[in-house]
Amino acid sequence: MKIAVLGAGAWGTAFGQVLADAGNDVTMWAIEPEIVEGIRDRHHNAVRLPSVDRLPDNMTATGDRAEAVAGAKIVVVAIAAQFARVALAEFKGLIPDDAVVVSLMKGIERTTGKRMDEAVREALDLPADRFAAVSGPNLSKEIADRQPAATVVACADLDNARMVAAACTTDYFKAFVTTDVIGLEMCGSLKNVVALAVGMARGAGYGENTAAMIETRGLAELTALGEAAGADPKTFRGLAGVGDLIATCGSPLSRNYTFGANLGRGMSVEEATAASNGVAEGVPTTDAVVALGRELGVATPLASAMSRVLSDGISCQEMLALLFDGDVTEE
Ligand SMILES: NC(=O)C1=CN([C@@H]2O[C@H](COP(=O)(O)OP(=O)(O)OC[C@H]3O[C@@H](n4cnc5c(N)ncnc54)[C@H](OP(=O)(O)O)[C@@H]3O)[C@@H](O)[C@H]2O)C=CC1
Ligand SMILES: O=C(CO)COP(=O)(O)O
Repeated sequence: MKIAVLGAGAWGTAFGQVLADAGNDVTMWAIEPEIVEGIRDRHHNAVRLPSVDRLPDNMTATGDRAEAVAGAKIVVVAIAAQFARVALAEFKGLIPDDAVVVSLMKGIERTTGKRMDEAVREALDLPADRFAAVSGPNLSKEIADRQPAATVVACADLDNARMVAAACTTDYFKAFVTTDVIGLEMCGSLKNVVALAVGMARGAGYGENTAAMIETRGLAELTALGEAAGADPKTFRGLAGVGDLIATCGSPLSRNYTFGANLGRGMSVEEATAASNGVAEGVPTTDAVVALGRELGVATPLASAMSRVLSDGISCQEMLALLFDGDVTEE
């Protein structure tokens, strides 16, 4: 099967390798000529995934949008969430009418408060049954090293979810399916905010109890928000929910965790941004989560505290103190 991957970042490239390992012909699309030439001519992405010496032979790249998606049965989108809508507008009318569009992105659009399923479908005028989201504990470098991992594919049409899952199944990567697109989107986006906070606590020198408190209260917050948005609570207990939370909040391979850790060590937001190796989606998503909570009538103490960190520069101690504010409540 021919599959196009739009965006040759760390995860786009690693997932492209998974698809190629599963036997598909993969064409990456990237803006930067250096990345296109590297993947096409040397099977190497020195900019975004230097840890892989040689990408598979059935993986190529182009900077030409029409060429990238021509004949594709699956079009994967792996562009930084805040730029996805604008980037995808250029693909409208080029993507084959029978292709399923798969988002790997984990973020909420800051300007509209919309999830990626909404932004992608609006940008491409795509019906629900042709949109799928992939999310789970999937740190790109580990998967690029072909370490065993699993993920979840969500699509309103379960047959299309199964088709996408089969296309990315290898002897080291397994995909489960669900129809809970909203749940998957909410899990992937909101856990990044939690990872920022856990990273910050770790960077400031706090230990296991503090990390466990933030992760558990963060999971409660993202579950409440997800349920209010229409998600199935079961999704939050699975790979895309608690699974991704464990991976992202426990690894320096996570850009969100690392961004938070740098804040906890005393860097400013500007310094942590400059030090970041790739997009930390939790940063623009934090305010969108606070706004979504307000809209849905759900309290978002952790996201609100992290918003104060990002906009007012409060310290880790002050951020954590905000979580202790208020009355005695049931857990
Ligand atoms: N890395 C990971 O472990 C995982 C990441 N994800 C999610 O996948 C998404 C992509 O992540 P990842 O690949 O790691 O991120 P990177 O930061 O490595 O790459 C971001 C990608 O977005 C592209 N991009 C940014 N701005 C634009 C634009 N205006 N137009 C077109 N393309 C643009 C970049 O292109 P360019 O290189 O040309 O700048 C690059 O391909 C994110 O939402 C992330 O949360 C999900 C699971 C795992
Ligand atoms: O989503 C991820 C792992 O599942 C990757 O997290 P980061 O975007 O923080 O690197």
